[in-house]
Formats: sequence, structure tokens, C-alpha cells
Amino acid sequence: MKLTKELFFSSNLIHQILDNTNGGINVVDTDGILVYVNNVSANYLNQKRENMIGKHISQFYPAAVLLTVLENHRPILDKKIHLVPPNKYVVNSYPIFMDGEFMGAYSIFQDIQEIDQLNSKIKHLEMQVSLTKPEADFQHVVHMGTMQNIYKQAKKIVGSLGGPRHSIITGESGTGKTMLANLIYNYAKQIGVIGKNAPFIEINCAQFTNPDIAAMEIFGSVEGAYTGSKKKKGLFEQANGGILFLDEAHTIENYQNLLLKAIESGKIRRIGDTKEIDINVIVIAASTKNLHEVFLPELYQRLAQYEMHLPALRERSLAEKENLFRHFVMRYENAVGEARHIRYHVIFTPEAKHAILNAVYPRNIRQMRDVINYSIDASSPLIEDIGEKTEITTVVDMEHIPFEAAEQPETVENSEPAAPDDKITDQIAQFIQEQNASGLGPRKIARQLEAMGFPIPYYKVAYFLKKNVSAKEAETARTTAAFLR
Ligand SMILES: Nc1ncnc2c1ncn2[C@@H]1O[C@H](COP(=O)(O)OP(=O)(O)OP(=O)(O)O)[C@@H](O)[C@H]1O
Repeated sequence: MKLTKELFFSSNLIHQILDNTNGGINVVDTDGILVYVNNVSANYLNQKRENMIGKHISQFYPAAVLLTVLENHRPILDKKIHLVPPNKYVVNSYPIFMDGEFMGAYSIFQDIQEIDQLNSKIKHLEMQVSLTKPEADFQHVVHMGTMQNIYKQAKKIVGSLGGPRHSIITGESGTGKTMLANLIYNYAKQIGVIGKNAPFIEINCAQFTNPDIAAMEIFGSVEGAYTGSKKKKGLFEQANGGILFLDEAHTIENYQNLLLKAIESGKIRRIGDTKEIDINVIVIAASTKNLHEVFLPELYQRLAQYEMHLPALRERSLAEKENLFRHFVMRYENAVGEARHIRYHVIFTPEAKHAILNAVYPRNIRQMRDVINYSIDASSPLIEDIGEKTEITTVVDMEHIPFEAAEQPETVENSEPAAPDDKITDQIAQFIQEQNASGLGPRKIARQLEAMGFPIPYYKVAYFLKKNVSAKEAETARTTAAFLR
């Protein structure tokens, strides 16, 4: 027997095919009575198809999208629903017309939990990358604390009338040397000293265990210069017309002469080659060491016309640390906001903020940033708990701070101004709860309280709500008052 169009439509084949699709299918008449259900749909509800057909769809799917299509006679596409929580489905529903007459509707739905989870993972990864990427694009960084003065000096490296110069940046690990080099690069592009597409080539000189390999990477090589070496363009050549950032520059000891020659003559020679190549590169050498003690005097002199030192975090003022703290918290809020399309507010309790600001960070700003990110991570809700919310507030408390920062034995007195205690009563606690129950967030409630003459900071309101200290549960008015204080 041969499969023909007639045979196909007269046989049971179409049902077999519909049963073997990945999606659930429901077909209803104009009254919403199920006339067809495929196996996938029946299986989702642990039902037998025969039990479903002939009954009203709302018996099985009370909020069926099909019911709306029956009313409007219009398709509804890509509607996301939680059919059997936590599973998520996407539903497409269409009206059925025959010879222009409305006859019913059908829907196809598919489980998208897996796709959703993958999307979530991608978003999470994107967010992690954005939280740890350097700040080169963040112009406001240059208006903060130490950076303000250093950036003024740094602009002269590329922006002085005498032409761009080479320079040195020193500072402990994590103090912002790479970030500063990036800021210089951006500024050079902005004022047209280098082209819009000029390269920024960064190399950590310490990554090479063998100084010969380091030299070949930096200056390039010709085939056979060393056993197995190939013809290769070096990073100097790749940086032509832009900036070469040599991180941990103190480790290039053996090749200081080559570097000096390149800087002095504007020419390089690939290792093993006799031919010289013209280069036009601004060199920024960075190091955690004092290069004055490590470099050849001529090389040091050449580079150190502009030498900038980035102080360790412990040497910076509390005001600067507070700025950095705010900066990283805001960065987190923005990253979550963008990734999840919600307004995300992060509030640190005074104790937690104090611990973060006063902790000792051997890896400087990078470590402080990581501690802040970690603490917010620890206090934040899970993605699955966000649901349909568009605004979320999280409170970071001491319990969320990683041990490395929380263990610092600091006192917390005077970290925040206390509210006038004679005014805080159990009624205020009740007021906060009532306002919150009616949908107001901590900021709005704090504003209302302030207008009423009770200036309680919003983070205290948020902390209070988070801990769910109810006025009824509180033993006495004083307990609640003490908590809010
Ligand atoms: N003033 C600042 N404002 C905001 N972020 C900063 C500041 N200084 C440093 N950072 C951030 O701290 C992190 C570490 O900075 P960076 O990588 O520039 O340090 P580094 O001195 O080059 O470290 P290493 O010596 O280990 O290479 C980066 O994410 C950087 O963006």
C-alpha cells in the first residue's frame, strides 16, 4: 500500500503524529468543550485523553488562554504561563474559522523551563562578567578620591603639547593600575592622539616562566630564532598606533635593553631578525615593585617622566572608601536591574557597612569589590523567587558578609545617627507594617514617617520589615523601639 494524501487524512496517522510532538495540543468548540486533546496535554495533567474530551476546558485548565480566544476570536501568541508550577509554558492559541464561520479554537503549548533555565544561566554569567569587568568606561570613577588627582596627571601623558609620553604606574595588586591605563587609552582616543580603533595591548610580563619566550612574545620572532620558533608578530607591532600596557614590567629584566632601544628609536627588531620595523607605540609600564630599583637607569628615566603611584586601599580616606562602596553597590543594583528588568535596591545595615568599610583588604579594591558582590549575593533572593515582581529590596546584614571582612574586630558606635528614641513607639512599628501591607516600599514609608516627624532612615524600615518584627509579636513597645533604633 502506498501513502497518499487521501490515506493520510482518512487514517489515524495524523493523531499519531500529533501525539508525538513535543507540545500539548487542545482543541475546543465555540462553547469551550474539548473536541481533541493530544497525549502530551493529557499526560501533563495525569489524565486520560478519553476522560477529557467532551468536557469543558476550564475543568482541566481553569485559566486556559483558549477561553480568551473564544471570546475575542483572535490569536494569542507566546503567552508565558505557569501551568503546573514550577514548570513554565509558552502557549500559542488560534481561533478556528471554516468558510468564514467561527468554529472554535486550538492551542499548542510547550514546556520552556529548560530554555528558561538556560536563559537564566546566560543572564547570570553576563551579570558576573559585568560585575567584575574593569571600569574603563565609567567616567565617574575619575571624579572619586585619589583618582581625581591621578587622572589629572595621567591626562598629561597623552594630552600634553609636547606629545604623548611613556609612563609608569606603580601600586599594589588591585589598586587600579590596569583601570588607569584603560582610562588613559580612552582619553587618548577622545582627544584624537590615537585613532578611534587604535589598539590597547595588555601583557602580563610575569606570565612567562622563560624570559626568551617573553621576549619573543613582546618583540616577535623569525623562524628558527630559537629551536621551534616561528615567524611571529610581537605585541609591540600589534600595539602599533596605540598603547602597549606592560603589567608586572619588573619581570622583563633580561630584555630591558631591547625595550630601551624600542622606546628610544621607535624601531624594533624581531628576535633573530636583522631588519628593523618602525613602530609608534605609547608604552605604559605597570608594576607592584619600585621600578627605580629594578630597571636600568636609562630605561627608568625614559619611562618615569610620568610616574604615578596608586595608594593601597588602607591608605585611602574613609570618604573614598565610602565612595567606592556606593559605586560597587550601585553597579550591582544596575547589573541586576538590567539583567532581570526590575528595580533592585540593596541596603546594608550599619553594622554590615561598617564591617566592609573597615576590613583589611590585602588585594585592595578588587577584594573589596568581591566582598561587596559576595555579600549582596548572599542576601539576595533566588531568581525563582522573583516571580513577577518589578521592584525588590534586599538587606545585607552581618550574616551575609564573608568571614574575611566580618571578622575584623571593630566597634560600630556612631556609624549612623540614631533616631530620637523618645519618638519611636510600637505604633510606628504598626504603621510601618500597615503601610507595607498596602504596597508601600521602605523608602516611601520612611518618607511618610519623616513627614510625620519621625525621621527613621529607610534602611532601618527595610531591615525591620525583613526581620518581620511585628508589633504584636514584640513583647513590649520598648523591644520594638530598640530594634528600630
Ligand atoms: N578608583 C576605582 N574606582 C572603581 N573601581 C576601581 C577603582 N580602582 C580599581 N577599581 C576596580 O578594581 C579592580 C582591580 O583594578 P585593576 O585590575 O586595575 O588593578 P591592578 O592594580 O591592575 O591589579 P593587578 O596588579 O593585580 O593587575 C577592577 O575591577 C577595577 O575596575
